[in-house]
Amino acid sequence: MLPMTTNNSALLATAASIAASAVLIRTLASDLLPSSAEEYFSEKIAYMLESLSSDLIITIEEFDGAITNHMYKAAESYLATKLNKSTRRIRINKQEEDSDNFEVKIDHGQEIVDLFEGIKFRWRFSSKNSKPSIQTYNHRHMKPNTMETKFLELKFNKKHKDTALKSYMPFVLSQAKTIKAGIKTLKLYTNDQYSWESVNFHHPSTFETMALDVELKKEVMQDLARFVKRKEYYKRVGKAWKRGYLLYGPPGTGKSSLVAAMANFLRFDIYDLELTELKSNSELRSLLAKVANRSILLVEDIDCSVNFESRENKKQSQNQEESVTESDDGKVTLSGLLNFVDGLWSSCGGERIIVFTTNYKDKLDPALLRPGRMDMHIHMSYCTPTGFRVLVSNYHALDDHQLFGEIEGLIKEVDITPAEVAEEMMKTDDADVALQGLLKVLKERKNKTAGEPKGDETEEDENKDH
Ligand SMILES: Nc1ncnc2c1ncn2[C@@H]1O[C@H](COP(=O)(O)OP(=O)(O)OP(=O)(O)O)[C@@H](O)[C@H]1O
Ligand SMILES: [Mg+2]
Repeated sequence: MLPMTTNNSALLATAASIAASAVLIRTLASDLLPSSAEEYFSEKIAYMLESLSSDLIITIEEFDGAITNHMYKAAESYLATKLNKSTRRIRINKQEEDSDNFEVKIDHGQEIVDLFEGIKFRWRFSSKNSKPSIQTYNHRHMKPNTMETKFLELKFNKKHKDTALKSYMPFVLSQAKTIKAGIKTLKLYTNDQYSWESVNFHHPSTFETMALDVELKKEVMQDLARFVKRKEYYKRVGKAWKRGYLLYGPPGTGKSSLVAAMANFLRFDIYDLELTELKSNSELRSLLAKVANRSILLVEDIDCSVNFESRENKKQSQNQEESVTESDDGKVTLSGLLNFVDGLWSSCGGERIIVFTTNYKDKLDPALLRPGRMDMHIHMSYCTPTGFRVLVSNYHALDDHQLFGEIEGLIKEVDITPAEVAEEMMKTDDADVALQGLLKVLKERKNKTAGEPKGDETEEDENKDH
């Protein structure tokens, strides 16, 4: 703000009188002058007034020609979080009929003041009429049709231009990205031979509700969080920004649930790739090319869905193994898929995750298990005492019970999947009855399997590599 000196008062008086004259000239002009001349003079006068001010104004239009201006969209969602007591007009918009989310937008004419690093930034939503590039006429009034162009005006003191452009704008963009990720409705894409179809994805599974070993859960979450932050790293080493997870374990141990939890955690869409739908590499290539950024490419039950090269075949082509994409019968192989992905995605720069699931790790193509192919191998085990506690807390909001000791003892001894435990927990709302039911199942299983060697449990640590 300028201090009030006599000089400045004079300056203000001049500005006021220019403004008054501007109004007069405008009134006269609209009567006497053709509209283009009127626009010309009012622009000149506005320019004169602005040149007296210490403000800088940035205009951000909604569209650049026919192309969306993402800065406008970002500022719009950022400013919707800046409503305060003096906000008078907002708009509400709900696109999905059965969702609980709605969008809040600031209405036309509304001003928002935002403080950033101690600097006042004044935003105003506005619009102007402009002529479309293809001229059309409104025949009733014999006037050319005009188009409403929405824009945002950002006003601040000139001396903060650098902060505005180098810090504030990037800040608005990054805030908008976070907001968007928070309200984004996730999609689940499935494929036929040629294309992806999507439905909204509302899977309740989260890391919190997953019955998983605490350490493993932490490890997976940290791995994901680190991956999404490493854009610059992948760029520097010239690799596609992708990470691969191989989930293996018996049916009902939560492989699909973990993928859903990952998607919910990262707010990524899922592309559930059904390889058996595909007849050729070119179909695979075209589908992979359509997988968007910030997504999980999921291939379930990989032991069933693809034919691997025979060992013979592999021996012959050992040196070119990396380039082999089809097995003898023309079906795609997973190594081939990974090669495709590297080639296709390394040029697009966005972050993507690949998850393969299988019930039988031993049946997999050894090429796929080589270090570096899938970054993390995650063993999904039978239910553990910790997993059991998570499930009871999910279904009955219970963190202790007299039967816990006996149940946990049995869970250590017999193989029961989290899915089976979940099923017992869901049978009734009465926690006592549900736990009794689970205890019965465990006892029966123990009697049945008495004497049989126990299979799956011990491999967990030796098979988990990164
Ligand atoms: N680890 C787990 N934590 C929480 N819930 C689980 C877990 N494992 C299984 N469940 C429950 O069991 C159901 C089936 O699990 P899910 O489909 O994730 O298993 P899966 O390992 O993918 O099985 P499949 O190999 O048959 O595909 C889930 O809907 C979930 O309710
Ligand atoms: Mg599954």
